[in-house]
Amino acid sequence: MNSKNNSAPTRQDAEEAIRTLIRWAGDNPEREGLLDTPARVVNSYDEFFSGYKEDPREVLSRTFDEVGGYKETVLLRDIRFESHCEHHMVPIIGTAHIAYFPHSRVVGISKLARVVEIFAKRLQIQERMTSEIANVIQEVLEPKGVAVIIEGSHQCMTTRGVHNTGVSMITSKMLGIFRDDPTTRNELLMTLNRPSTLGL
Ligand SMILES: Nc1nc2c(ncn2[C@@H]2O[C@H](COP(=O)(O)OP(=O)(O)OP(=O)(O)O)[C@@H](O)[C@H]2O)c(=O)[nH]1
Ligand SMILES: [Zn+2]
Repeated sequence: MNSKNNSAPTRQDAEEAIRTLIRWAGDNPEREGLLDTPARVVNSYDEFFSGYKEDPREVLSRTFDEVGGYKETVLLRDIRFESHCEHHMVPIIGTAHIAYFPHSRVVGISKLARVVEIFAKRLQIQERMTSEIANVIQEVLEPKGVAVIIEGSHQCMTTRGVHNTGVSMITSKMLGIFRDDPTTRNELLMTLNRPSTLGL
């Protein structure tokens, strides 16, 4: 790879690439309605792929240990995420459920949602995103177990290709006690499937 390929593209390079794609699609990037589009698309990419700039380990590093002896599953369910598939760069939209069984320390629950967001805001396949979330929680918090279950709708299957609507993909990664102890795993799955008492 030459040095040009190694250096990060400038914003101008990125906007030029969008102008090329507009031309490739058959339109004129110089017409009035499209003049600001390259800048808007690059701003959107900044948002869609902001996860490359963030470190999930840092997010998880702030923990609390005054938990009154709580040693049961903590489950955060229905965390909505928006990602992009690495094959077609179109949205994957879904929900993630994260459970962990604390060893001694617990983490602020918003941090679990932030970890989902960091991995979602990268180019992904759902299997890897599921594993990455589970593995980083296991690595940083060292709990007795972690479970990550994700349901996603892949626009590369709905708006193009097979045009198959109403299909969702479900992936799960169980580590530690959730993998090894059927009782703990079954309790988790029962809690996960219980209707919300908050009407959510
Ligand atoms: N396993 C997995 N596959 C995915 C995910 N997101 C998209 N895909 C699939 O990735 C595959 C890429 O297949 P290719 O044959 O290389 O690409 P393609 O010709 O555009 O395929 P079609 O989508 O079938 O038109 C497709 O089958 C997609 O449905 C994901 O998160 N996990
Ligand atoms: Zn895809």
